[in-house]
Amino acid sequence: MTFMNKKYSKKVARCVKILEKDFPSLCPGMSTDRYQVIYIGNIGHTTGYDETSILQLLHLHQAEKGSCQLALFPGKQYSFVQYTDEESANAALKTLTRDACTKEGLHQHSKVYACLVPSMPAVAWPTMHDCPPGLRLLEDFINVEEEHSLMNLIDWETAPSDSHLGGSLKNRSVRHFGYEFEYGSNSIDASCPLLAAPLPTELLAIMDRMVKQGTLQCMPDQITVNRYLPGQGIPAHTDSHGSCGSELASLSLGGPVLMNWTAPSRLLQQQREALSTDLPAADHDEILSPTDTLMGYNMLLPPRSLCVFSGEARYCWQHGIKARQYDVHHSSDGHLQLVKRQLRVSFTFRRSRRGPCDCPYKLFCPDQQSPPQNTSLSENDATAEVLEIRHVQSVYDNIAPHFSDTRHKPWPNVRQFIDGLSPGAWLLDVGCGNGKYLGLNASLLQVGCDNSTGLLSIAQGRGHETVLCNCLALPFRDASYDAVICIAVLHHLASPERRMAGLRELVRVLRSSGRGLVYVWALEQTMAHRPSSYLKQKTSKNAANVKTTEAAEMNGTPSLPVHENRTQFVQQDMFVPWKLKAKTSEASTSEIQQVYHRFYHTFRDGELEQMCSNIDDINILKSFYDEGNWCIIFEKK
Ligand SMILES: O=C(O)CCC(=O)C(=O)O
Ligand SMILES: [Fe+2]
Ligand SMILES: [Zn+2]
Repeated sequence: MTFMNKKYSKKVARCVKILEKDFPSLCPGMSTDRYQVIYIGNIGHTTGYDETSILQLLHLHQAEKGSCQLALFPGKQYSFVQYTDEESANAALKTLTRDACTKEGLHQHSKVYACLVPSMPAVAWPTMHDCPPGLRLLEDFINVEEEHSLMNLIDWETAPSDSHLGGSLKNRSVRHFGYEFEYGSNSIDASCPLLAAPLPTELLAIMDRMVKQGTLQCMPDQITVNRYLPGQGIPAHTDSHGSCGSELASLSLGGPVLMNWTAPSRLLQQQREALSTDLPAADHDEILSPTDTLMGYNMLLPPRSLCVFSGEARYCWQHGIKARQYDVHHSSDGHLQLVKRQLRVSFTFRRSRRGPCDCPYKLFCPDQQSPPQNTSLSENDATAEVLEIRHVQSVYDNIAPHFSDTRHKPWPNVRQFIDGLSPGAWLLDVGCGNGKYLGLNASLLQVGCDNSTGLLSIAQGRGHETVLCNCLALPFRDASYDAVICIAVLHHLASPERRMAGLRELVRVLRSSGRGLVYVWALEQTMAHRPSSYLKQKTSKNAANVKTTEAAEMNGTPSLPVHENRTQFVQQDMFVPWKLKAKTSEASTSEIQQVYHRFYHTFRDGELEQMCSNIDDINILKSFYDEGNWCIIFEKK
């Protein structure tokens, strides 16, 4: 027996021992053709795989066949996967199997040890999270015949005659009836009834049922139809307070999908207290990193179901569908289920309304907040944090590939700083994005960090060392780097205190005599009568030099003006739109663009220096203006 074989046998034996010890009744059989369950001895909760990656690994060979169930056990290194039939289970095992069956009945493939077992053991995981109040799912609201006829109601191949009636978005196709629903602001344009697209008569009976059964209080007068291909989704949003009524309903056809709800937990707690409801304290997953305050809830929407949003779920929570090929669903028996996406069509029913919203959720209501301040954002840290999550982190996640395509040229002054570092120096790039500054100087040891998984995975794909983290909590020891750069990051922090904390964090990880380079966007985009390159890229369409546009409607975050791209800034705190051009897909010629709002605080002349002067252990070596940015090079004392 070779060394490898010995090592392998040992591992197999250990996996079998664990199985026998934890599940004496599940001994792996030799004649296992009738088994539908695979035991995987070395992939589990403690081995660093997540639910999705395990399920995907196992699901590949029956990708078209529906679903399989995964059982993970807290603190264990193994897992079980149940298939719908013996054939699939055997095929799955074969895929995992490279070598012939060993005498223990275990198989090996790229260090995976697996075998068939007679049944799926029960799991005891902590219970599911609470459903947002006001959210209801009515299963089988329509029957199969109705589903079939509604599925065929819309001719998706023919582009609508007018873009107000719908078109293809980057992530899905839409059609509107009654009124247009505008996805930039998530609102109904009540001033513009769609005379060419009245509510389809085929839906009248179903809408009637909604009202007669008391599901909805008012007859809807607006319908949006969304069509999602596998892999498509809808960004998290709240349908606008002012333009839609207190109830929304979404009818699902086609494949099941996991809808995701999020809400800022602290603000929601405050809101609940303000309304002095007797609701129990929030018991939800923190879905993002530990510094985040968003909480989440997932619900699987089966075909023919009607999902009704009212109250808190309607006004305080955001809902969305992740753009992915598979959903991972926690079924009620504690197992995890991988659900392959199929074509899904949804009908969203809304009632239009006019005038400012008067909902009771004042902390979340854009129409019931104090008017936007023209100076700096509030010091309310929770608000700033939520703003950063929604209007920086999640925007970059959504636009990552597109954004990355526009960012390849390193700024010459940043390159010069990096080139000037001594060979062997440790460089940290805080907010590295797609990693365009990593690897410029091969003699350095360099690490990039960012809080956008989307951007970071691009940097990682380019072979850079990366860490996912928030720039306010860098996971590095004090004085561990010779140099840090932080390019175009601090202007995304939404309060003066947080910007200061971000700067202090850069200094903290820097060793004595180490150097830092910081770039932030300048309020002043014209220097010595010369417009910055940002202004120069101005297209002829927005020729006006100074312009404010409408305030973006926010949910749980303050309303801020939206900057018109390529124009002079008129105030420091604002949203800067990122327009994702929709691909003209299939036969459709009309396209709609998805607009994301990124939060920016542009810095005034002297502001960055002022911040540095608050930190005792640095000296400013150089302070300069570079193409619309304020920049500083400092040294730690
Ligand atoms: O597809 C869905 O069920 C939801 C669509 C939605 O949220 C919307 O159109 O506003
Ligand atoms: Fe919606
Ligand atoms: Zn409201």
